[in-house]
Amino acid sequence: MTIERVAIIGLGLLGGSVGLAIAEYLPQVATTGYDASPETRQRAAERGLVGTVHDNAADAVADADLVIFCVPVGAIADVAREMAAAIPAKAIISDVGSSKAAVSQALAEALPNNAVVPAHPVAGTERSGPDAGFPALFRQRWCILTPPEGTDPDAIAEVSAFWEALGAKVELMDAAHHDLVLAVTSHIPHLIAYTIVGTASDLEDVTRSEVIKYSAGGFRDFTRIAASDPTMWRDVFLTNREAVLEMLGRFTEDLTALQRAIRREDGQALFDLFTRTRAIRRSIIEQGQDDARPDFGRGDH
Ligand SMILES: NC(=O)C1=CN([C@@H]2O[C@H](COP(=O)(O)OP(=O)(O)OC[C@H]3O[C@@H](n4cnc5c(N)ncnc54)[C@H](O)[C@@H]3O)[C@@H](O)[C@H]2O)C=CC1
Ligand SMILES: O=C(O)C(=O)Cc1ccc(O)cc1
Repeated sequence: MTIERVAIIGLGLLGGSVGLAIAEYLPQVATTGYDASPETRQRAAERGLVGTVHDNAADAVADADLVIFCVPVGAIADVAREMAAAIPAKAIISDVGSSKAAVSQALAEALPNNAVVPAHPVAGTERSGPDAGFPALFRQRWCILTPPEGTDPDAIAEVSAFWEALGAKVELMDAAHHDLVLAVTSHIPHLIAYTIVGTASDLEDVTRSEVIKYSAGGFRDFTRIAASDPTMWRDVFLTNREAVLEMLGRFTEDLTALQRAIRREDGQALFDLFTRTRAIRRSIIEQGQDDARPDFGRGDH
């Protein structure tokens, strides 16, 4: 890897974790950072999320070999356009956005003279902001790269080596395919969590207080996911609209089939589905992909 200077734009959970991970696993690499929020810039400096926090974006990217946009996906196009003049032509451009087709296209259009290697580290938590990041976030997690056709292979190799150095397992994928897969594995699960917690909160007062009191059941797990950042998730659904709607159509059909099985007291249909889904959980755990990472320094969350 020849990257010596990384500029991180957006110093929340992802940007902060990238900065801390570089300090831990690539200590020879210098980091600069910028965030639109002055409070976040101050907190980022206090926590040492990057080597230098700049008060304007142009200074942060001035000499970067790699610029990583770690802002909500809906903001990436504007940020990239605003910074285009200040970004050196040698810099590789990347991001960490949860949806990829719209972001990849926006980055390529905003920065036509740079190599663009969009990335999605499939690693995160429900927390956000400059206090949420930790250096081990990416360890043994997938990082999916979606470089547009014709991207310089050296740039792809550099970004792959960078994420591997932070502990991630790297895979290349077409951006549209990424969006379809992540719609079902990440985006719709979040939508379901937001819905069920919203439904519970719309119940009348007495029932709602009981929901909170007895939330040790499945509901509690949903509340963790439904506590995720509203701006980030609004942007994910608006930028991955088509894939989410496609997968949501399938999900709704399956939910209706379950509804019918319950109404018809078709216990066999319920039992068969629950048996299949239990096997999926087991295979995820066998592949070491469950989220129980007690030894990975997740801190207090
Ligand atoms: N939260 C998660 O678990 C994961 C998030 N992602 C992606 O990472 C990106 C960042 O998400 P988080 O770090 O979780 O959010 P966050 O809310 O913790 O951090 C985002 C930061 O971007 C800053 N920001 C917003 N607009 C800006 C602008 N125009 N210029 C400069 N800074 C700006 C905000 O002030 C904030 O500090 C998103 O694109 C998200 O889809 C990817 C994987 C996991
Ligand atoms: O906290 C959780 O359960 C997550 O699902 C974290 C997450 C959120 C968004 C991503 O694009 C990737 C990972």
